[in-house]
Amino acid sequence: MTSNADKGLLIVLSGPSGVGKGTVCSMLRTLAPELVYSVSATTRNPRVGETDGVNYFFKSKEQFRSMIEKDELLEYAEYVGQYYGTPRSFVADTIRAGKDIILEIEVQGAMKVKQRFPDGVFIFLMPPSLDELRSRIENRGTETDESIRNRLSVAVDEIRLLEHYDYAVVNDRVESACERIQSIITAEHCKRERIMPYVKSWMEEVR
Ligand SMILES: Nc1nc2c(ncn2[C@@H]2O[C@H](COP(=O)(O)OP(=O)(O)O)[C@@H](O)[C@H]2O)c(=O)[nH]1
Ligand SMILES: Nc1ncnc2c1ncn2[C@@H]1O[C@H](COP(=O)(O)OP(=O)(O)O)[C@@H](O)[C@H]1O
Repeated sequence: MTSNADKGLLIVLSGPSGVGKGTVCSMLRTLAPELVYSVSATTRNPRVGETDGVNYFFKSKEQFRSMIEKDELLEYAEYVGQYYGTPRSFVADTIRAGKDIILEIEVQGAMKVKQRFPDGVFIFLMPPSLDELRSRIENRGTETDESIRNRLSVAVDEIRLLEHYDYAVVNDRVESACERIQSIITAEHCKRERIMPYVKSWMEEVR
């Protein structure tokens, strides 16, 4: 029989555009190679250096709609005029296999996941300041001026939803942010150990 303690953690990482979600996840891949990452579907165009099936599954609007109709997405949301969604089966298979999975998704989608998976671990990555956020998006050099403006105005609304997350992690230094996320994951595993079947059987014996 399996219990929740045998399942992997479903970890949601959100944060405004340019805060460093991608950079932090990329360092975590090296520091914590056991973590699995969900690859989302999106209708936005690939950036230079992005690969289909690795960074995202790049889809047309029609293809994305068909995924919605076939109920293939665990959640989806519109962000700055484009659709983004999490393929359902990969997430379910990963947690069932006892592995921890990270979903790097925006706030509306995160809240939908929270309704379905209240046991998930919800982490919000914060910039050290709004000025720093602006310069990170600008310096990344991937967005038009209009896209930067849209992303920054959405950022303020996103930060308002911080209270719905379990943890806020400031991305001051990438290494420090990764360490904090790893500590959260370790702590969440310890929390779940309390409900492991062998602990229950010990309690029965003591009684
Ligand atoms: N709801 C939802 N949001 C996603 C998904 N995949 C990515 N996102 C979010 O969509 C937003 C835009 O992502 P992207 O276009 O890569 O821009 P970036 O955040 O500036 O790097 C970010 O907040 C991502 O976390 C998904 O499957 N579902
Ligand atoms: N801790 C940090 N300090 C300084 N620059 C950072 C830090 N984390 C990320 N960056 C830079 O900020 C920019 C945005 O990071 P990125 O990972 O693309 O953000 P996101 O995925 O949240 O949109 C990139 O140019 C990245 O190199």
